[in-house]
Amino acid sequence: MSATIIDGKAYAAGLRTRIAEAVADMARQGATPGLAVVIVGEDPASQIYVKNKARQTVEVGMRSFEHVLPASTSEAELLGLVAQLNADPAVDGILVQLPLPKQIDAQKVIEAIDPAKDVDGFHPVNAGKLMTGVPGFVSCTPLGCLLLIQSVRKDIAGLDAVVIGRSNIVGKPMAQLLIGQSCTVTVAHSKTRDLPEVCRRADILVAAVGRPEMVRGDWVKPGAIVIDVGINRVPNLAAGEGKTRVVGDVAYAEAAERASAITPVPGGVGPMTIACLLRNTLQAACIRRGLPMPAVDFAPAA
Ligand SMILES: Nc1nc2c(c(=O)[nH]1)N[C@@H](CN(C=O)c1ccc(C(=O)N[C@@H](CCC(=O)O)C(=O)O)cc1)CN2
Ligand SMILES: [Mg+2]
Repeated sequence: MSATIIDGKAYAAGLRTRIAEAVADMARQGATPGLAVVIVGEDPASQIYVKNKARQTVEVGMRSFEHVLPASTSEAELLGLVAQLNADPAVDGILVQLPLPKQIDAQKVIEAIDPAKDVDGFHPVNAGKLMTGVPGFVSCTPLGCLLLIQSVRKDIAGLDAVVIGRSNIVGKPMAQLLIGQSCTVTVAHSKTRDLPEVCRRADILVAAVGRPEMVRGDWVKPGAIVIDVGINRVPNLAAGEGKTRVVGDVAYAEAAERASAITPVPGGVGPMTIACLLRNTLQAACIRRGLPMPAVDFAPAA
């Protein structure tokens, strides 16, 4: 079987184009959405993600408010900034980049964000809304995964889905989204017995474990849709000493021989995370202004 490669980079670019059109419409009515992004410390990967978020925010026509705080920032200082952003009418969405330095309790910070501005969808109010089927903000990476799945198969009702990983920001919301689409969902994790056999039952397999190429080709049911959330930096021996490359949680070449569709790494789920952040910011801006949310989540599959 030759798998369809699900091009997340192209899908994300299309989503951003539709968001930019919607933002231009809003701007004509004098209502430009604003996103505040907060980074604490100097984690190199986080710095790149935040820079990309700020750049793409401006590219779609939104206002970007970037707050760069030193690694020594106290929890109280960060909570003070969040309170200020909660009260700022120009700010529709607030994102605090994770991970945070050790002295700061990330959960406390997440819970301090106004749920109406929680465009990451991490606040327990939004997690609870997702769980109970009430509209709210959905965590960006799982939302991106669902849009990519629907780009190859729109109606997934009744399919068996296996999500490997049970984190609050990917595994759990991914499972909830798939339940919302009437899939039969299994959440697997480090204590799951006979994981390869569990995976072989999956019509949709989502890998979010953070272990390079853990999911082997023979774990994949023939014809399955495989979504790889992993971003793992491993040595690139062919390129020379000290060089690295990025691989997912799935052994891509092996899995692609059995899957009907598969996301690559890089260029699959990753680009969707930031595009969905902009989508959620548009949603926040529309709700706060009493406007309808434009239909930007185009899913081309039949
Ligand atoms: N507050 C948040 N913190 C973090 C989130 C988040 O959604 N909200 N997610 C991740 C990091 N992240 C965005 O913040 C993110 C990760 C990866 C990508 C991406 O485009 N990846 C590329 C490959 C990148 C590489 O080569 O290293 C890809 O997959 O193509 C975008 C955003 C943790 N923190
Ligand atoms: Mg990717």
